[in-house]
This record gives sequence, C-alpha cells and structure tokens, in this order.
Amino acid sequence: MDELLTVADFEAPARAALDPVHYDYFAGGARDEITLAANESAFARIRLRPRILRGRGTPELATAVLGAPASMPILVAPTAFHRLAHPDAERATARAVASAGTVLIAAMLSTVAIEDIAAEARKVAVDPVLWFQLYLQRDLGFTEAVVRRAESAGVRALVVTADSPALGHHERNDRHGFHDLPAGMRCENLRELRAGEPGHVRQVDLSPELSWRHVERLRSLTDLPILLKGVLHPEDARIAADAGIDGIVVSNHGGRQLDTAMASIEALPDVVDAVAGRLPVLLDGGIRRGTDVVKALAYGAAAVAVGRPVVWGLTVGGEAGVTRVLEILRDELAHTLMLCGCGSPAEVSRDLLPAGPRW
Ligand SMILES: Cc1cc2nc3c(=O)[nH]c(=O)nc-3n(C[C@H](O)[C@H](O)[C@H](O)COP(=O)(O)O)c2cc1C
Ligand SMILES: O=C(O)C(=O)c1ccccc1
Repeated sequence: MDELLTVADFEAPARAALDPVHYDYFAGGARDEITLAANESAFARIRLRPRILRGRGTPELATAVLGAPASMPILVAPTAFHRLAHPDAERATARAVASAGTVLIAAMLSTVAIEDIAAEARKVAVDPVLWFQLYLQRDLGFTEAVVRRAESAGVRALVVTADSPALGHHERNDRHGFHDLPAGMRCENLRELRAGEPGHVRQVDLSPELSWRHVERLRSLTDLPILLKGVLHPEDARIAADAGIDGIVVSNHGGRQLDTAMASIEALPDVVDAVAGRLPVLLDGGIRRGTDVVKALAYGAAAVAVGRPVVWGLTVGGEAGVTRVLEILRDELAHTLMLCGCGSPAEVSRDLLPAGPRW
C-alpha cells in the first residue's frame, strides 16, 4: 500500500480487486451521475484565501461533535454492505476508525450486527464513538426494536437518513442485474431476534409515506441525540431545529438519490445560515482532500464525513487500508490548516473564502 499516496490512489486497486458488479455498486450514483461528479468538482471550483505569519505552530486537530470527542473533524459516513468489499467487513472498518479516534456512523444495512461492530471497536479503543444510521421503518415497533439494539450496543447518536423516500435509481446496478446480496451475506441489523432462533431477516422499508411525524415519534422514543442526514434545503434545516433535532448532515447521499441535486458543498452555506448556530451542521459528499475539509469548515461545517474513500481503503487493505486512508486525510488536513495559518479547525472561518459570486 506504500505506493498509494492519495485517497484517489485507492480507487484503481480497489476496482481491480472487486467483482465489477460490486465495484459499480460502490462507485455508482443515480441516473446520469451528475450529482456524483458535482460533489467533487464543486470543491475544485472553490478557491482558498489563506492567512500568513500567524505563528500558530503545528495544528491541533482534535474536536468534539455533539459532545463526542473526535481526533479530527473527519468522520466515517455510513455505507452499506462492507462484506462485498472485504471478508473482514464492518469489523475491520470498526477497528480502523476506533484506532484513528474518530466517529464511525455504522450503517443500518451493515453485513455485521451493530453489537459485533461495537465489540470490535472496543478491542482497540477504550471508549470508541459509534453512531448508528437509521432508515425509519413504517413499522414503528420494528424501528423501536432496532433503536433498542443500537442503544444496548452503546451507540451514542442516531443518524436518520431522510433523503430516501425510494431507492435511488442506479443504472449500473440494473445493467448488471444486481439487486440482492450474494448468498450468505445478510443485513444483520434487520434480523428479528428471538431467543434461540436465527430469526427472519426483513427487507428494509424505504417509503414516501415517511414524514416529520415519524421523526417526532422517534424523538419521543429515545434520549439519544438525533441527526438528520440528507438535508439540502435550508427550510428543512430550520424545521429540523424546531423539531428538536440535534444535528444536520448536509448530504445528497453521495450522488446516489436525486440526480442533478446540488453538490453538498453548494448546499452548505444556506443551511448553516438557516440554523444560525442552533445545532451543528456536518457535510458529506466528495471529500477527497484536506483542502475539501477546510472548505467545508470554512462554510461553517462542524465536521465532514467520508464514504467511498473508506470503502476503497477497506477493499485494498482491510483494517490497514482504512487506517491508511484516514491517515492520509488527517495529514492533508493538518498541512492545509498550517498553510492557511490556522492552529485548529475552530480557527477556520468564512474569511478563508474570497467574497464574490459563489458558484
Ligand atoms: C456504497 C455506498 C453505500 C451507502 N450506503 C448508505 C446507507 O446505507 N445509508 C446512508 O445513509 N447512506 C449511505 N451512503 C451514503 C453515504 O453515507 C454518504 O452520504 C456518501 O457516501 C458521501 O459521499 P462520498 O462517497 O463522496 O464520500 C452510501 C454510499 C455509498 C457510496
Ligand atoms: O446504497 C446505498 O446508498 C443505500 O443507502 C442503500 C439503500 C437501500 C438498500 C441498499 C443500499
């Protein structure tokens, strides 16, 4: 892996290692993949305006998000089906992220149960921070059962994905006829656990009937902090704040839901302005470089999350691959902060972005 110097370097070897069907599942986006491409290209269009001679020394990266300590403002976004990438699956991801001291947002559609993910993280860190990504199910009883499992496993926040009233349409999957996990792989969090029996594994229910009422019911069901993931519209951010939501993840699901939706970084400034500091705003989508992280922080994000880079790291090197990807991002972030004259993520402000028309 030593020859892989950048996050982007991991994609080609991951592609070579994967069944092309599974590579396309991970890499792909919705429809014409316009939003998928825009997430990265929008970052490239933004120019930084660094400060000089501020004498800040080596940057300190540690931060806190919703009360959770993180060694850097780079979290791991929820991505489904890690078993397709590597036999160690989410176990390897959990160890690498916990060792790195940052937050893993474990996907509800993981191929390893949340209890096992948590146990694995605790093998390498004293107090690892795990959040759990939830697709609200119309069956409230089942939603509650999954939430109770996550709570018992020691999860410290719920991240409700709200941008999926239906499955995104991925034509790469259609061309391959890829619609089910291979034999032997299951979404273990969807298993209906009964004493002494393996239990039936449910299909995830993505429904256009979901509304703020379901979010309110979840709010009354748990004391865990709740973040809403998939917010692009500032009005939705305002409603979320009024509904007692604790955090927002600006995201277009990595370009996998509504194609031609705006890039995440394009949506960020208005969302940050709309919530006016009432709750932290995170961002995912297209983060590949330390400079991308600083641009998101400059628009007011409390932290960012990375999706595909972690999948490529996992594919190429299991735990060590994920560790390396996170290390590259950490080093680039520290270097970028230094070159911008910032001593910590907290010192990054919009002032690092030149005024003028944004896009
Ligand atoms: C293969 C794959 C699977 C994903 N699965 C989920 C999921 O189960 N739940 C969810 O909320 N988001 C899911 N996402 C979206 C990510 O959480 C995140 O929004 C996105 O990957 C960020 O963009 P990036 O890949 O450019 O970093 C998935 C993304 C990918 C690439
Ligand atoms: O692949 C995804 O992005 C995702 O979130 C998902 C949703 C439902 C089933 C499988 C994956």
